[in-house]
Formats: sequence, structure tokens, C-alpha cells
Amino acid sequence: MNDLEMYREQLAICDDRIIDALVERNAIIEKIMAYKEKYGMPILQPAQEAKQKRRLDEKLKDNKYQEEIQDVFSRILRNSKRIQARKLFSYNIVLIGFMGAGKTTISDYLSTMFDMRLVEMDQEIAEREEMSIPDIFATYGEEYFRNLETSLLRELQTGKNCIISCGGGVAMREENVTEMKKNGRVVLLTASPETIHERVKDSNDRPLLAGNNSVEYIAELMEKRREKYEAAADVVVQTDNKSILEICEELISKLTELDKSDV
Ligand SMILES: Nc1ncnc2c1ncn2[C@@H]1O[C@H](COP(=O)(O)OP(=O)(O)O)[C@@H](O)[C@H]1O
Ligand SMILES: O=C(O)C1=C[C@@H](OP(=O)(O)O)[C@@H](O)[C@H](O)C1
Ligand SMILES: [Mg+2]
Repeated sequence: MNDLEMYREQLAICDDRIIDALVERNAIIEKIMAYKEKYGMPILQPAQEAKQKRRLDEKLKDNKYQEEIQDVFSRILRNSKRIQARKLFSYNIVLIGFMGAGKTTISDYLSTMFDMRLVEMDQEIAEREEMSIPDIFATYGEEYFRNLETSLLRELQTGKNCIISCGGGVAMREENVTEMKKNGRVVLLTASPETIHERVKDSNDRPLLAGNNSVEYIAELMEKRREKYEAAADVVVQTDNKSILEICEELISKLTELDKSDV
């Protein structure tokens, strides 16, 4: 055997060790998940994730291949998140609720924590139309926007394990709710009119609130929509005075409870 062949054999042995380590690592991930479930512990532990990262940074500080190894670990972490997500959610998570309830914020956080695909409907529509939501309303009218929402939602039913952040009006159409439920569980986020007002009062990207941005108007529109939101929801998470992490934990635990009661 010449040297080159010998090195190639050594490389193959190394790869086998990496595979064995990854299999072992993934099995540990599953054990951690089972442990958290058994003892009712929070699934998302950003502080632990940060601690793990600090440990790696320290360990690789003077390593010649620091950048390359960090890159591999970022993928390993992403894949661990996917393993968790696939185990927890075999469906789309669809967030609905009034403007300012936190659909965009919560979806964004969840998609990062579980490395799940995220579709922010407002953003997707604005990108496709090459126009902001207020401009779409002003140029083509609300009905046109609502039709775009319906066709996007239909299109999204080909996938699973995706987070769909709806615009606040999406759940008002019955046909949209039928679409959401094909592959998804529907999570309703709620907040009081006062909280909503506090959250949205300085924003200009919600045409329905332009010139109407008061607690009274919000309360009135919310009341008109309430029945449809509640009818569409599989689970409800109230968000007043709660942190993003608390809301996400509650959402996860309510969804997993729902799955247990389904079987
Ligand atoms: N739980 C929360 N606590 C404090 N502020 C929040 C919370 N959830 C959302 N926000 C803030 O409220 C505003 C509206 O949130 P957003 O996610 O855009 O709501 P939606 O998509 O439901 O309209 C944003 O500025 C966001 O940072
Ligand atoms: O409630 C609504 O009818 C709307 C909510 C908005 O999304 P957010 O709920 O994310 O603000 C956006 O889709 C549009 O301005 C209409
Ligand atoms: Mg939003």
C-alpha cells in the first residue's frame, strides 16, 4: 500500500468515527427530549444553548481549524433542532390573531429555535407584489389583498413542518380556515385592546389601523372578529404581560397536550 492509499484509509476510519459520534449525539438529543417531557421541563432553553456555544468557542479558541469546525457545529445544532421539531410537530403550526398579538414575533422565534421553515404571509405577499401591504390596499383595495392571502394559504398546504404566520384578517374567511386545518394546527394569540394598542401605536404598516389607532377602535374590531378567531383555533395563548419565551413554551406545551389527547 502506498502512502496515499494509507491516508485514504485513515480518512475513512475518521469518517466512521464521526458517523458513530453523530449517531450517539442524536440519541442523546432524543434522551434529553424524553427527560424534559417526563419531568414537564421547558423545551426551549436558550440559556443552555448559549452555554454550549460558549463552551465550544472556548475549546476551539486557538484551533487551527476553528472556522471550519464552528461551521460543522452550526449545522449539527441546526440538525438537532430539526430532530426536535420533527418529533414534536408533524404538521404546520399556523398562527392567527389580531394585529399586534405577536404572530410575526412568535413565529420568528419558534422558527429559529426549531430551525423550521417560516412563511410570514404578509412578507411573502409584499415580496411577490413588490409592494408594501399599505400600498397594496391603497392601489388595489382590500378584496384583492384578501384573495392573495387565500391563494397563498392554498399553496402552502403542499408542505408540512412549517410555521405559517398569518396576517390578522386571514382567519375571517371560512375557506382559509379549512385550508389551515388541512395540514396544520391553528394557534390563536390573544391580547387585550390596551396591550395591542401599546404594541402597534407607533407603526404605520397596518392600513386598517391608519387613522383609527385607538384602544376603542381596536376593541370594537377585535370584538367583531372574536367569534371567528375562536372558532378557528385549536389552542389559544393569551400574551399580555408575557415574554416571547413564555409564550412559545406555553404554545409548545398546549400543542403537545393536544397531540396526546388526539391519540
Ligand atoms: N409578548 C410580547 N411582549 C412585548 N411586545 C411584543 C410581544 N409580542 C409582540 N410584541 C411587539 O408588538 C409588536 C407587534 O408584534 P407582531 O409580532 O408584529 O404582531 P402581529 O404579527 O400579530 O401583528 C412588535 O413591535 C413586537 O415586537
Ligand atoms: O388584521 C388584518 O386584517 C390585517 C393584519 C395585518 O397583519 P398583522 O396581523 O401581522 O399585523 C396585515 O395582514 C394587514 O394589514 C391586514
Ligand atoms: Mg404580523
